[in-house]
Amino acid sequence: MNRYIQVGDNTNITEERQKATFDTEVLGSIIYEGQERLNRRREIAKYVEEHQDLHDPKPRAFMTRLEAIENASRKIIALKKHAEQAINASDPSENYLFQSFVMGGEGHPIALHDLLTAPVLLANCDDEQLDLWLPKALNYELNATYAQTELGHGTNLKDLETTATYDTKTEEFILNSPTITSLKWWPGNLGKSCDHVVLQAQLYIHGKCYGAHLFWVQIRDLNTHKPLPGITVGDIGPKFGMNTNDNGFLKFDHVKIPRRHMMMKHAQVDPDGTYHAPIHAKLGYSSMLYLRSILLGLFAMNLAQSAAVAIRYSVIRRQGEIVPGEGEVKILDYQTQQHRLLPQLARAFAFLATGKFIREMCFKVMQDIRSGEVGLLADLHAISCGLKATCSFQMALGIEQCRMACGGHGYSLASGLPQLYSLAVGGCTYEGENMVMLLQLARYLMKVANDVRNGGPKEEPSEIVQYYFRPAKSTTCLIDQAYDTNHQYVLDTFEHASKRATLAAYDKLQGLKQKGLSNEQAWNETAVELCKASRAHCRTFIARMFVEQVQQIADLPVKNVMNDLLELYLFYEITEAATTLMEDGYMRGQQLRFARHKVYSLLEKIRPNAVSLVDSFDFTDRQLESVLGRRDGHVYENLLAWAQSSPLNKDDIDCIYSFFTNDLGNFMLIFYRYQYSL
Ligand SMILES: CCCCCCCC/C=C\C/C=C/C(=O)SCCNC(=O)CCNC(=O)[C@H](O)C(C)(C)COP(=O)(O)OP(=O)(O)OC[C@H]1O[C@@H](n2cnc3c(N)ncnc32)[C@H](O)[C@@H]1OP(=O)(O)O
Ligand SMILES: Cc1cc2nc3c(=O)[nH]c(=O)nc-3n(C[C@H](O)[C@H](O)[C@H](O)COP(=O)(O)OP(=O)(O)OC[C@H]3O[C@@H](n4cnc5c(N)ncnc54)[C@H](O)[C@@H]3O)c2cc1C
Repeated sequence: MNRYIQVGDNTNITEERQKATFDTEVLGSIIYEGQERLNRRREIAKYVEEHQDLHDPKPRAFMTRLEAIENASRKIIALKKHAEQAINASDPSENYLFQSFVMGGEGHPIALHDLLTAPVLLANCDDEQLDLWLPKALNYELNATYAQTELGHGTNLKDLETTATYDTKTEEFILNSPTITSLKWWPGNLGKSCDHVVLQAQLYIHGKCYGAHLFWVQIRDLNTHKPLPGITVGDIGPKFGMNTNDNGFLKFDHVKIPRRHMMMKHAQVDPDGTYHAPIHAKLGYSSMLYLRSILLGLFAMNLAQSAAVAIRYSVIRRQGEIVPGEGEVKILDYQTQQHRLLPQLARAFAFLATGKFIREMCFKVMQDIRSGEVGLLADLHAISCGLKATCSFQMALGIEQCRMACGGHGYSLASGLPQLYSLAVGGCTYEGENMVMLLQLARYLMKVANDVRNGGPKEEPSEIVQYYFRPAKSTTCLIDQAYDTNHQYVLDTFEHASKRATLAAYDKLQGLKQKGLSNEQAWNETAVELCKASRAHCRTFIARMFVEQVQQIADLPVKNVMNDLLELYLFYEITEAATTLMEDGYMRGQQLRFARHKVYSLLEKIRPNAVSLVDSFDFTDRQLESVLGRRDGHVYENLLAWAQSSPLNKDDIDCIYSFFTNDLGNFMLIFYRYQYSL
């Protein structure tokens, strides 16, 4: 049963909804982790609909960057005024939801503050510092960002150049940007909006460098908003996307801050300059760990949004005939269209299940760190790096695939898809460039491989990598066994591919070292294989998360349709991994053909439920910002209305005519007349 059937909707979409074999409401409550949350989501969306000051005055596609930033600033202020009434403002998930309905994902002047300041302070400040700074941060008495990346270094944090030199005489740190490459570059909202930064800078005491540490630094006057003495700050200019965010640059010229402005939960500097090291060297990187972990859920939603737009549009758009004479078909009836779109939807569900697991693991690790326990930190760091890279890459490709699947109209900003792509693809870069992230996971996997090759683990391995130590149940792939109803043989196949890729990379690495290459040279010469191993491990992990999620579904009709999507995900991934699986003879051609046919038959099976599956996400039209993805399916008349709202259509003045009215225009007119004898 699809609950979104409305009188007045385009009949092409209504007839799709009537075909649903499951209750969209039940699936919606699984997606949003409970009926209560789904209901709250709707209440908040309704509140936003009812308050015009929370809306954009015109489509954002028609705004200049400056207009868009001013509009975002106006809306975020209005949003904060409404917050008390609209949501439970002390609940971060309600805050996030309210903001995403009103602001979208393009950014706004306090985006980074809302996202990171409280978690970073909580993770890195001692109690006294928290008492001083956290209430102000939570009350918006200040607006902070996370300033780590520099013009010269984003990935390699060991070589950050901003210095914080301790002066025992004054008990202050002196912050300095000694070179052009040491300027902070990229932090969100640094350009125009924020007045404080969480700063990563190299700590120097008595001439010795102790590595990057976090500092709490005021950069602008709270009354005048002017930069404080010694500080140069500004916006870095327009970007590929996220243009309502004022990503900025920052330079320090011997700026002094008190000793207690170093965040001292994990490492401390005494007044006399004595340094106390943290219990784990990388605790200062915890904000990255946190963001990488929560991003997976966002990636899932971005992909689901693009699938919702493209699938809805694909049942409105009719083009060509499949059976000559029977009339034009909905483009979703083409197998190629299904093959482009439905795997994206399946991946969105797979990422959602994975994101939930990692988010919960991250909260546990953060809790452990607060009580001085770091046992799971390395495991979470490794898997969250790998998943951030794998999911952001597949999400970005998937959104682009959805956009192209909408043909010409997908190229128009009216579809909302170019904006979604340019926003989402940033996820391949921020919070760690994807290749670098895959290589971080590979470091961890190489330790696992070392244990595998040398008689087993020295201690109980994390659940995430236990399969490396389990003997294989079969030396050949069994995916074509009809009785694999719990998908164990498919999971075995993914595990085989991971083990093989990981051990192959390990063996190559060892071989190169034995030939006399240094660790670092051997690593670089194995890097492509190392990344393959990380991707394979992530695929295994995501598949297991998705299988486990579907196994837990109680409602039979929902379980059935989700099982179809799960199988589509699994067999699609098998076809993607075919080269690796066939290389060592584990999988045969016959099994690859089986996997392909499974994909084709699943596409056909899922096709009637496609619109209802995306409806279950309960996206509002305001959220999708897409004429093509409108819930009511009235695409064409609204495309015309959208085009007519273009400022270019405001009057009938010809731009070329106005160009001809100036001197250069007169010259050009004479030139053309001469050239073409007009
Ligand atoms: C719902 C949410 C809505 C979200 C909306 C999103 C919009 C937000 C948009 C943008 C925000 C963006 C913010 C940013 O981008 S902030 C900047 C992020 N920068 C990075 O991610 C930099 C990437 N680089 C690194 O992380 C590191 O430099 C490194 C890990 C690549 C290497 O670090 P380095 O200190 O040089 O490491 P070493 O080689 O000395 O040691 C590696 C060693 O350390 C371990 N390790 C590294 N990091 C961690 C960690 N965080 N936790 C635990 N352990 C860590 C690593 O595993 C190695 O261990 P070893 O193998 O045992 O030696
Ligand atoms: C939209 C957006 C928002 C951002 N917001 C913030 C923010 O709020 N705060 C902040 O501090 N930063 C922010 N950043 C910066 C971001 O974190 C960095 O850009 C990112 O970590 C990548 O670093 P880089 O730019 O130095 O890339 P580089 O490291 O220069 O990457 C360039 C290429 O070199 C390769 N490469 C680099 N090192 C290695 C290696 N060791 N092995 C193999 N290949 C390597 C990469 O794979 C890549 O192909 C933001 C960036 C973007 C795009």
